[in-house]
Amino acid sequence: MKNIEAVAAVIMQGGRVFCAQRKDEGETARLWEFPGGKIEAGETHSQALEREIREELEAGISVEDFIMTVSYQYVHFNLTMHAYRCRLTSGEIVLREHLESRWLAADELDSLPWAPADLPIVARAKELLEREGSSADDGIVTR
Ligand SMILES: Nc1nc2c([nH]c(=O)n2[C@H]2C[C@H](O)[C@@H](COP(=O)(O)OP(=O)(O)OP(=O)(O)O)O2)c(=O)[nH]1
Repeated sequence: MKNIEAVAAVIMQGGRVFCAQRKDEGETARLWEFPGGKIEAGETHSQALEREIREELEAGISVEDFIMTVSYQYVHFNLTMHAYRCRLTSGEIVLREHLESRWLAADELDSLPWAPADLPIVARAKELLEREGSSADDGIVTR
């Protein structure tokens, strides 16, 4: 069985989290995810995240806190995925690989058909958003 090690960016801003819909391919076709992808040889998790977000969204991010590592067995591969809380630092998001995207608040996250591996991360993202309150002003120029 193929093992895939990936990273995922939980990008939060203004009490919302960035959610993206995968292309119509494979086992995760059209399901929603946090953008990211496979770690390449020699990359740190942060480097992989920054590269993937640049490639997929044409945006710069800062990688902040580690959220969790999830493992999930799909039919054709085993996924190990490391999720990090991130912040946008530059760029307007341009979808280069995803079908659609949404910035959702905590109470909206359950409305999407998520890739099954993501469900524990979604639950944690919800807690983080709820804890901070939806009025949080954490615009991209702060810090
Ligand atoms: N990026 C990302 N991948 C996820 C998530 N949840 C989930 O099950 N996956 C799966 C789908 C992919 O098969 C795998 C690795 O992600 P990927 O985006 O590099 O996958 P891919 O096969 O499209 O990559 P590529 O080699 O075609 O560029 O992880 C998620 O939240 N983010």
